[in-house]
Amino acid sequence: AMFKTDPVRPDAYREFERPLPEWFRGAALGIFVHWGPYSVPAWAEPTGELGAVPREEWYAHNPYAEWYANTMRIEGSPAQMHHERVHGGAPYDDFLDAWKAEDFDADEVLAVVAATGAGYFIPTTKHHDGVTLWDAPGTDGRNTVARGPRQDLIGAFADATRAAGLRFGVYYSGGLDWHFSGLPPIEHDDDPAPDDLAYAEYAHDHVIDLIDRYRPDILWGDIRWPVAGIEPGPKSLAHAFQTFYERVPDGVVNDRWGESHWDFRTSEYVHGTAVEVGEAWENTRGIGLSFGHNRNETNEHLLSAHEAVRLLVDVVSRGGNLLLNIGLEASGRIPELQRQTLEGIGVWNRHYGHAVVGARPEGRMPASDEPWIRWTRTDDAVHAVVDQTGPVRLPDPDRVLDESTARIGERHVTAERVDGGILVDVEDAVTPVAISFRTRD
Ligand SMILES: CC(=O)NC[C@H]1N[C@@H](C)[C@@H](O)[C@@H](O)[C@@H]1O
Repeated sequence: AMFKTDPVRPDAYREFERPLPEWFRGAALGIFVHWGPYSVPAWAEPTGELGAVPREEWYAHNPYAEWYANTMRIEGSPAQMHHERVHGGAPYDDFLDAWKAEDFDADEVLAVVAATGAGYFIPTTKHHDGVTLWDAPGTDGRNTVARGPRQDLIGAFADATRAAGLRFGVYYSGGLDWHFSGLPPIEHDDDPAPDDLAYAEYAHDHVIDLIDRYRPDILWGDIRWPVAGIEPGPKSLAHAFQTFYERVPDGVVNDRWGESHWDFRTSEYVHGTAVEVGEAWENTRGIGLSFGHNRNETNEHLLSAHEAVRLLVDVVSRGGNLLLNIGLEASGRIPELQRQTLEGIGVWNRHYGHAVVGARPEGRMPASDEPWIRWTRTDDAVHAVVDQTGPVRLPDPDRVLDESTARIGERHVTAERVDGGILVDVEDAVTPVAISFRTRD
């Protein structure tokens, strides 16, 4: 199947196994950016969330606006009709030349990203359309240095990320490259993807170039790695991983590199049960239904700040990180609706980030949903995050050693054990509220 299976780890890749670095495990939140020629049309049907749309509808009505080059080629699709009507059926690469990034300022983007409290930032370097956001080897000018923005966007992002004090990762679409492969549009999950050696070596050289030039802390592969590249050889995936870990000893790679190796698992929109176990996993999604900017998305399609915070707390309470995506506009601006959600997350993290950054599961079953409660543990406290104010009764009092230490932020609050629970009077303008109980001084 084209999409990632549950990759097994061949012996040849066991040498790369290592403990997960604390900088990644404790980060809680990462910010993704999808940005490319597809950001010019910025058009998709807001069909629904991945996992909620029947597979047989998904490809012709793809809500992922970054899939425009595929969706527009599907006979009779609304995207194809839109492309004919609005863009006169022009070649997709016209969007690369129309993409000016005229308002792009990497430091401005990273200021918004850093203000969310995120620990890492990952831009797309090559998505499925094969256009690279740096002057990648073998692209013959089909990149953002030679055309369109006429800028090394990855270099700009890398510098701004480091200046903002965050870790830097690179997204690379290993499993799909519609330009290189020249295959017909994908309409089913198991349609073919490029697996030949020529493509595997081409992609290997891209990953090596990214490592050599930008020293990323995260290699975030997508779909999978071309099968011919899994085998031993001078330009094998194993050689790329070897190079990566030599240059970046505390670097991490995700689990979308085929049957090879991973440091952390990933789920996408859907909370995959096989993936979201232990503490080496990440859930990713757009703020809306799409990763690339989709001009058709309105408030109803986007996570509010409150919903995004509940997702963050839920994911951290179960051991994972949340990788939340921004779909930049072709100009380089953050869409206003997405910016509002990001700013709201930052407000919450400034109040209660101590309950999620560096936190791990509290060690018991996930808490209740009615009322909504999530527990986390940091090295000096357990935290009950509740989404209500006024008198709150926390069930499972045995999670708390000493209720007299209850705090909301810096403020001590009274908490008393009553009929099998702990009653806390919760007052705060910012919800959800983290009630912290010290476990040691
Ligand atoms: C599960 C999987 O392989 N998803 C591929 C999916 N990943 C997203 C982060 C976006 O880059 C999509 O465009 C991409 O198809």
